[in-house]
Amino acid sequence: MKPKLDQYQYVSSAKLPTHWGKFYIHGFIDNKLAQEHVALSYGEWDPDDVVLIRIHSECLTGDALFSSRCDCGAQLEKALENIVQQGKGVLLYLRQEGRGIGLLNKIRAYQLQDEGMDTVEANEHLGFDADIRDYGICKLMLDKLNIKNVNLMTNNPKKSLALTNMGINVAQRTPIDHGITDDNRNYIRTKTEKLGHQFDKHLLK
Ligand SMILES: Nc1nc2c(ncn2[C@@H]2O[C@H](COP(=O)(O)OP(=O)(O)OP(=O)(O)O)[C@@H](O)[C@H]2O)c(=O)[nH]1
Ligand SMILES: [Zn+2]
Repeated sequence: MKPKLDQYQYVSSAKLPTHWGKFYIHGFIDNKLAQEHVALSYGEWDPDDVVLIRIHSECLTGDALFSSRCDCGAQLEKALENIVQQGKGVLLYLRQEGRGIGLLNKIRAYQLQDEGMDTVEANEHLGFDADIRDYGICKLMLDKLNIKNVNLMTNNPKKSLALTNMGINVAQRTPIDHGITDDNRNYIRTKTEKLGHQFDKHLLK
């Protein structure tokens, strides 16, 4: 009988110098969903340290194509900058484009939003729940990087809960409210009202 393949596997690591500093990139695979994910690490820590991390969900339009429909690109830059400023930290870059529905479905959802729906209504109109992301691979990533305690950069309580449920101690949360513009204020308001994101009310006025 063939040995059963683990769902999550570490693949390899390499140097990754960036605009902000010299990171390492670590590759992981989710064999069940056939998805490749990466973690970027910077600096060194002891296993009991609280390490600054961000779980960043892929957003091709925001991360790579400079879109201001969302806050993703600005958050990605700020997270890397914060990590380098702290002297250590990790960015888990998860390939969960469109909150898990994929790039082309996100573009379908954008079209519906251009016609008046909000981000949640558009997902539901397409037959998806509002957010179908799975954070399972984070446990292997953090174990591999020797991290048990984190300071999590996020406004999304679901990410903290997912980590807590897998045995990671979320010792602290750091809000990350960069990239709010007139192009995305309504989108962010909907995230706050319908998806539970924690944004300061004055930023949304
Ligand atoms: N389905 C869908 N996905 C979107 C839309 N806009 C952005 N996304 C995706 O949403 C994900 C980012 O999620 P957000 O809800 O912006 O933020 P978050 O990751 O939950 O929370 P933070 O940690 O606070 O940034 C990325 O995968 C984007 O591709 C949209 O209108 N519809
Ligand atoms: Zn985005």
